[in-house]
Amino acid sequence: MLERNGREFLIVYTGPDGSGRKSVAEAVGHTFGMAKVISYVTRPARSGEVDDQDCHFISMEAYLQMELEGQFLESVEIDGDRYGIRRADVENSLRRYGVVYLILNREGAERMKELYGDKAIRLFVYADRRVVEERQRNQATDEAVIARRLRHYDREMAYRSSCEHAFENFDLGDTVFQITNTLETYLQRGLVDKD
Ligand SMILES: Nc1ncnc2c1ncn2[C@@H]1O[C@H](COP(=O)(O)OP(=O)(O)OP(=O)(O)O)[C@@H](O)[C@H]1O
Ligand SMILES: Nc1nc2c(ncn2[C@@H]2O[C@H](COP(=O)(O)O)[C@@H](O)[C@H]2O)c(=O)[nH]1
Repeated sequence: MLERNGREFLIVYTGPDGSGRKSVAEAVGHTFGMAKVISYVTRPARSGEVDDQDCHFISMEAYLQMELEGQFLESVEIDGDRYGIRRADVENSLRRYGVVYLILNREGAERMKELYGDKAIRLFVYADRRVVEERQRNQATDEAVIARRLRHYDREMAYRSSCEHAFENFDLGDTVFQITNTLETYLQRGLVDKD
């Protein structure tokens, strides 16, 4: 039987919006039984998003109060909305599960690296601009939202070389397979055989 050897990992998915980070992260997370750390956000929920499952959707007032109380490990502003990860959520999940995953923009990924060093593994998931645009359109994402997100595309893409690993998400099953194999090497190092 394999048990955790006291090692903790934060798997940070980053890359341009619409590249498929969430789809990949959920499939890989399911394979390993990893916990997701959910962000607090001030933007309204989009069609199909579920509160406390996709994000914790809160008012700007509630967000600023949490920030004042020092609850956020990292906090960013994107296009006028605020996004943050609560320190207690990361610490509790790490203590409980050992390995957690998050989906963050480049500032968030960078902050996690600064805070957690070798424990933070940044997985850069990308696709070309035309593909991410098309995927969001297929998802019936609002055109204004697509246009706003595409404005961040080049800046997010430039973060690729800073990440520990990068994956072009062309075929979803293939990307999930590659990431699963990559993570196995880290996770095996954090496990001890008790048999
Ligand atoms: N390899 C793929 N081939 C085709 N479609 C894909 C692939 N990966 C993901 N998708 C689809 O692309 C859309 C965007 O994927 P997803 O939401 O996972 O991306 P994301 O990077 O997390 O972006 P967002 O921030 O918009 O959620 C979804 O409709 C998803 O089903
Ligand atoms: N640094 C952080 N980035 C976050 C967080 N939650 C989500 N995100 C990233 O923001 C953009 C926009 O998100 P959207 O849900 O409005 O499309 C996207 O790249 C997310 O991955 C967070 O807590 N911190």
